[in-house]
Amino acid sequence: MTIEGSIVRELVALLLPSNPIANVVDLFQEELLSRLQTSEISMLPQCLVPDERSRWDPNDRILAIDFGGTRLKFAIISLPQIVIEFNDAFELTYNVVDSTFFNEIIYKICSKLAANGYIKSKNETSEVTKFFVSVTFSFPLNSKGQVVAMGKGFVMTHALEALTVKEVIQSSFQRIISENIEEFFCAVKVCDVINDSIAVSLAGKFVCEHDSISLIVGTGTNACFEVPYGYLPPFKKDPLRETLPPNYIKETLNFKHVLVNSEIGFIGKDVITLQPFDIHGQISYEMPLECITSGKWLPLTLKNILLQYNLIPQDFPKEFDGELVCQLTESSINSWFNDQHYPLICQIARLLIKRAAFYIAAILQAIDIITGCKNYNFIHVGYVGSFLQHSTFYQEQIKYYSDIDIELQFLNHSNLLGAAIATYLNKSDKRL
Ligand SMILES: Nc1ncnc2c1ncn2[C@@H]1O[C@H](COP(=O)(O)OP(=O)(O)OP(=O)(O)O)[C@@H](O)[C@H]1O
Repeated sequence: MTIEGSIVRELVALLLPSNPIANVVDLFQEELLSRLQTSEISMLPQCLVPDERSRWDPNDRILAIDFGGTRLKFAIISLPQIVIEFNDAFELTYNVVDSTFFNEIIYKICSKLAANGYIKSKNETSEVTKFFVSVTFSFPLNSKGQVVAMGKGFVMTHALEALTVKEVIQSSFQRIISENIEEFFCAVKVCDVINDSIAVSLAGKFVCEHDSISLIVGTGTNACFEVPYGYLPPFKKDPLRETLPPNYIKETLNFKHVLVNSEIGFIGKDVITLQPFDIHGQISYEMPLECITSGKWLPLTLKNILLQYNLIPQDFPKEFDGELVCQLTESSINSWFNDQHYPLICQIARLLIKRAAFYIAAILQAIDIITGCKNYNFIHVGYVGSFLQHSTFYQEQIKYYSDIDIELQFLNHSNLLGAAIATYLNKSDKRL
């Protein structure tokens, strides 16, 4: 056997699961249920599953804002058609998160809306333009809606600590509008601040024809799904109950479903066998599923393997990211690697994606069982994340490994759409 052949054989044995997928699905299902009952940091219910489109009033417009990282996106969305009438984005250059940070963002958004005719000046109209504002905020918030940590290059200041994101954004709007009322003749009510996995889930529920599980495979791996309210332990029921209007009586609630942000990255401690090249610090043990499936960690594992077998030099100059892994799985143009090793390197990248796809197929089937196998013969998955979106091989392998049909649907603009949908669903409780 060639050296290449024996490396592949060794890696196949180390990487490809020997357990049949049905066993892994069972184990994942048990772990999901146990975390739902006991974990204080994952599987947290976020909101009731929406079921009433009838409340929607087509005359209302929503301004949706997506705070996801260094690029801020916003859109004017009309419902119930869920149409983006206008959208724009800009880079955030200021990274200290204080009131100036928010004021600058809000000023920029208002200016762009004014330049495009969505906000009128006092000269142009006698009627104040009203907006409901919804926000997707992809940084950790506590149950009160206060920022816990920022990360992604942002520096949080004490000014933020006692306030909720909703209060901070509302007061920025008030300040910017009152300082520029001639120019921005409008009134704004900040309604909902949700996180990105809930946004994806809400977008999935309204954009996809069938009920869906939502999945994120980008930098990280996450999913969101629904369970009956009655399944929740008291310590998860009570905080959610406090966020609901008083007309939700206990008996009605037990028939409702809730969206659970399931943080599936944590799953797999006793199921996934991590190899030394999978270890990127303690986080790998804490989040095994994320470690082997996400665009952040999988490329680093590939790098470790290539270094271990001396297929690249220690000082290899190219950064290992999701894009590179996807190119390797497709064996597209080789601009970085030794020609002789290239086919082997591509094969190793494919093995890593195959392992990732096996476990993603297993977790989706486990979630499908928990949520009641709604579609019987197939699972509909609304997903986001560049790592999965740009890898046809990853998508194909997920389908290949699943025992039942998996339909993957990319949800474009889901952070903006989901935020708008959250506000629409709660709108009967809000006044501008
Ligand atoms: N063209 C591409 N092909 C494959 N992977 C890509 C591509 N572009 C980016 N990625 C990978 O996708 C990941 C980023 O995903 P995404 O663009 O969804 O960002 P994100 O919002 O930061 O992710 P998350 O929602 O998990 O925080 C990175 O790991 C990156 O390496």
